[in-house]
Amino acid sequence: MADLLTADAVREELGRLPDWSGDPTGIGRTAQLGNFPAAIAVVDRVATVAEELDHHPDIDIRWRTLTFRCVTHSAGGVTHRDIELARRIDDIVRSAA
Ligand SMILES: C[C@H](O)[C@H](O)[C@H]1CNC2=NC(N)=NC(=O)C2=N1
Repeated sequence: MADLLTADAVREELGRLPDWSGDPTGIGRTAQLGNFPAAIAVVDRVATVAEELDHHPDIDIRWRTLTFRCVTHSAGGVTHRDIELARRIDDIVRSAA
C-alpha cells in the first residue's frame, strides 16, 4: 500500500501544484473549460490516464466546470499516487484550455 504523506509533505507538494489546494485528507482543483463538450472531453482523457495509473480521481461535473479530488481511498489519505495523478490532470487541462 502506498505511504500516506504527512501534512508538511502535502504542503510542499501543493507548493508545486499552484492550481491545487487541500490537506492530508485530499487535494483538489477546479477547471473551467469553454463549453460542456470540452469539459467532457477532459473527463474522458482523465479517465484514460486514471486507468493507466490504476488510480482514479473523484470528479464533479457542473456544465463546463470540473472539480477533481485526489485521495488514495485504500490508504485513507493523500499519497504520491495522488500527486502524480494531479500532475497528469494538470497536463490534460493545460492542453485543453
Ligand atoms: C484494485 C485497485 O487497484 C484499487 O481498487 C484502486 C483503484 N483506484 C483507486 N483510486 C483511488 N483514488 N484510490 C484507491 O484506493 C484506488 N484503488
